Amino acid sequence: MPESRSSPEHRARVLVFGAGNFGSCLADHLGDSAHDVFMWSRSARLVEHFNSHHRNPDFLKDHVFPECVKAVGPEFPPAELIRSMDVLLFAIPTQGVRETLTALKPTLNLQNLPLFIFVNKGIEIGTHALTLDIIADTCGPEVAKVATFLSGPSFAKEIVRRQPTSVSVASLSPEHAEKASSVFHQPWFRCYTGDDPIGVELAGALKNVYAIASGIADGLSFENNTRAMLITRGLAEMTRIGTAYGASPLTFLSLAGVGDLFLTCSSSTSRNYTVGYRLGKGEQLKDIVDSLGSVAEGVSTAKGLKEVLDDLDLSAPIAIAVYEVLYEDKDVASRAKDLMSLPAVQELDLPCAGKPARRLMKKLGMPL
Ligand SMILES: NC(=O)C1=CN([C@@H]2O[C@H](COP(=O)(O)OP(=O)(O)OC[C@H]3O[C@@H](n4cnc5c(N)ncnc54)[C@H](O)[C@@H]3O)[C@@H](O)[C@H]2O)C=CC1
Ligand SMILES: O=C(CO)COP(=O)(O)O
Repeated sequence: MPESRSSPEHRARVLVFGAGNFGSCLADHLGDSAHDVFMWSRSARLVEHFNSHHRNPDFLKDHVFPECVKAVGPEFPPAELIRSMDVLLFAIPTQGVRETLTALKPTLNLQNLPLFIFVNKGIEIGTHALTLDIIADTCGPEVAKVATFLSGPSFAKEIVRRQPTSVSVASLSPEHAEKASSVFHQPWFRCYTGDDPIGVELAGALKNVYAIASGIADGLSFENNTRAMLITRGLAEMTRIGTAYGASPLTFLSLAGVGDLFLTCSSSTSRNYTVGYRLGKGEQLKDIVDSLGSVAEGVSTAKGLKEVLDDLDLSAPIAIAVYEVLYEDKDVASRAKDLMSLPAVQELDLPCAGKPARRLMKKLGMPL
């Protein structure tokens, strides 16, 4: 079992945006690591209940949170509170990030920025933007260049039980990745730093689509060979797409890559896997999503990803099959059969960094 906590060198003031499963679990982890934690929720009921009972009435319901974690809201946090923070941690689904950062922008002092840490795993529908894109659009390239992405195999309900867990922490600024890592690092929670935020955030977003595929296969009663095939060929697709974005192919071998892909393709704790499993068993997508009670980012990411793939000359047949099952009402069993009937191809190939890489570098004001 993990040792007892180590006190951080610096007691940080942290504001967590989002009080769902992951926001609450990280608020708990940081509170237990002796930081001062504020967690913003849009629900007045949640804020009131949390501050009175130290429990979240909607997520991780059985868990008792440390008293140093306070809920704030439902209004957007006031500028004075935001300006008093060392760390802003964003744990809201990707489709809400633009709205949140747009509201945040007027409160920022660019001369004295806090650490910005993002844990969402998705692609924006419509714009098919990555979070790094959204940050550059809303808060400017100064913030995007120091933003840090924390991602990896980390189910919220296992973190609150202090199961030994490791994640990737990446930023274009190595200094900010180090600082973010030191805020989170504990004997039960190891952080590995890196300088490929595009790869880390894409890996986290894309693996959700393949977790849906793996769930579908299990729902159709396929066995272990099939899951291993989907994980491996899914990883090949993820690496190919990532490389087009200018990510390092090695990042897909990291905790954020194969680590999280393996976790969520092989566990019913994953919401994305569960969506796939229930589709494989014949349920309708709407009924599944309505009854999940929590976000499965792969559902929207499959749509954003289809828009990306339409734009690129890249082959990602598993991702396309998932999209067709989700959005074109294609029959799951026949799409699985079609995938197995594709022509045989060379196993490993990587395209060069392409159009998305050049567009993102330009937006960040970085050399192409
Ligand atoms: N649950 C987990 O184990 C992990 C989740 N993540 C990622 O973290 C992100 C959040 O996931 P969860 O907390 O699990 O989802 P959740 O569905 O449990 O909670 C999402 C929270 O965000 C709030 N929210 C939604 N849209 C919002 C908006 N526009 N503005 C403000 N708040 C908004 C919701 O009210 C809810 O409180 C997702 O991208 C997910 O992929 C990453 C690692 C692990
Ligand atoms: O990303 C996760 C764990 O690392 C959580 O996966 P789900 O969103 O599929 O539940």
